[in-house]
Amino acid sequence: MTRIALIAHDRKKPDLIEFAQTHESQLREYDLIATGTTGKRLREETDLEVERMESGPHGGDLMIGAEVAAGDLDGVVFLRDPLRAQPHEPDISALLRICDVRDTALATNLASAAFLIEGLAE
Ligand SMILES: O=C(CO)COP(=O)(O)O
Repeated sequence: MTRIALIAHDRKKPDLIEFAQTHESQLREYDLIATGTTGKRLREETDLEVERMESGPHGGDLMIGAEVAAGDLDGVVFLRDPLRAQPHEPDISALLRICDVRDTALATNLASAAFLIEGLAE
């Protein structure tokens, strides 16, 4: 089954929740994982089943990166906050890097997120 990670920084979480609600029927076709707080909100605010990793600042990005490295993930939607520095910036960079190393589909804004989930359906 196609497996996708959903991640959003705090100020982008409302956008990700709305995206997930809008695309809920499509996302239901996928195996979903998320960082801790993002996953908690997705569970609370949608009917999607989401596997939760640790929270981003506590290693969640690295856990998702490990899945990418293992070839277990088909795509990553990561709505980063481009206007705020994050304490775990090295972890974020590591995740983005391993997506490029493994040529794994990566969307970091809403416009490309829609392409990603539609593209993986084909
Ligand atoms: O910090 C994050 C990604 O870098 C997201 O983590 P949370 O979903 O736990 O807030």
